[in-house]
Amino acid sequence: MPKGEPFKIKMVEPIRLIPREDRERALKEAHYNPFFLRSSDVYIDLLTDSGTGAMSQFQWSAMMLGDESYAGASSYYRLKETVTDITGYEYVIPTHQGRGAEKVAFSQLITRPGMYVLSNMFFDTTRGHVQLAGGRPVDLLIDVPTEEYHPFKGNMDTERLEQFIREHGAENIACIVMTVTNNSAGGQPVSMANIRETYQIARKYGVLVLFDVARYAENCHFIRMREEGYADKHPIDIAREMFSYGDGLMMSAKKDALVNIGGLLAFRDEELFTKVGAAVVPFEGFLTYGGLAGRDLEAMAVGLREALDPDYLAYRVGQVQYLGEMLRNAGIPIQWPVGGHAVFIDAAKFLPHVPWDQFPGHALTLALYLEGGVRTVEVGSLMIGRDPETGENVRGPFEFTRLAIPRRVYTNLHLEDVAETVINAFQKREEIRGVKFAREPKVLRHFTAWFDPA
Ligand SMILES: CC1=C(O)/C(=C\N=C(/Cc2ccccc2)C(=O)O)C(COP(=O)(O)O)=CN1
Repeated sequence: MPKGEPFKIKMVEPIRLIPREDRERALKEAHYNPFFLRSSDVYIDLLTDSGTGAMSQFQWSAMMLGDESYAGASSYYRLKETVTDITGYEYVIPTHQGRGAEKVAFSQLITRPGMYVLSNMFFDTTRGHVQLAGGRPVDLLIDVPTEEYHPFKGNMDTERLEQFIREHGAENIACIVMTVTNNSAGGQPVSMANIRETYQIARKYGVLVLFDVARYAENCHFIRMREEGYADKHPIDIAREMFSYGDGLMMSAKKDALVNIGGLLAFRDEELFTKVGAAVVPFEGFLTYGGLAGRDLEAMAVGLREALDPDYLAYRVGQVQYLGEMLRNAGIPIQWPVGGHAVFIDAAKFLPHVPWDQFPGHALTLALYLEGGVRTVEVGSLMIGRDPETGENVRGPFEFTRLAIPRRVYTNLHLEDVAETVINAFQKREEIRGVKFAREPKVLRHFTAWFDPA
């Protein structure tokens, strides 16, 4: 098996590490929030794997065929055919990105305030859109300690799921959202058995199951690698089985469709499509373009298939494991095993002297940028936000600093620079201080908050 990536590079974009004093100035000007850093001041950008991947020559050339008709574009039908082939869902609607799909879906499925939406774990924008639609998000993740091994840490706790439905009544539950892979739990995969069992429970009580499939191809890779009976299956066949255990999907195409912008809604039956589709025209645009250009639909149709290639998946997930192993071998506390798109550093263990409400996961993002120009993001109590009733900060189940690896962008030498940066910061960890708010927005505060050192 060759060690090299399954592609060669045809176009390059220069990057550089600016001097430390410039990094200190840049961070101050960014109000100590990595989201406000200029990309030109960042050496290696691990803020997100969303929309930051490289497209292939096949995607770029397909874009030349973009049909920019307002309605019924041929680009739409090429996308629809691909989505139906992979998922078995006949009814397909593009959206401008994942949260566009979320806003449309929850605005129609949450029919009265206070309805519950259950999930193995919501990503923050999905949680935000449930709340904005007047719903109550409930995470039902299985409970496995960060350092303990479990092949599918993203699984739904199906016992608690059935108990919740019996307790609160199916009529008070708008739907179940199965997030694959489970980003907020550390990019951790969900097993086919768990997906099947969740759907069986949902059918038993007549509750809808929608997938959140931002990283479904990576989930299929983990099923192929770790679950009995799937080693010889092609990822597309695993995907087809997975989608048979659901009623529809929302997708941020910016991940496992390998595009820089785009989202998807798709449903098995026409009634659900019509119900949710009612909100697409006012919120996103006509049903066959959903806020995207025809050329975007072309790139998405190609990217959806490329992301299911076994050699690509082995390389992509292998890169994340490579970084994880370097850090673990250096004694850095990380979530183990490593997920499919990022390494999650356990910042509570990295910085035990920083209280949870001074956001250690965020404090570490600042230290990593200062140390080596690496941009990362907090996934912890800062992201979770405040209790809508009490207004108090909610303490999350973990305090992570996420190092998300863009697809087909960085080489393993870049990841060795990242590992060196983390290890250097670890040696100086006593000097790292927590943060406090200088300005705190009401919703999804971590994107635009200003901070000061605590
Ligand atoms: C599982 C899942 C996601 O991970 C997701 C977006 N993730 C993102 C995008 C993001 C979010 C917060 C800070 C920085 C970047 C990620 O960095 O992880 C969305 C929304 O999709 P959207 O961004 O296209 O609207 C829906 N579901």
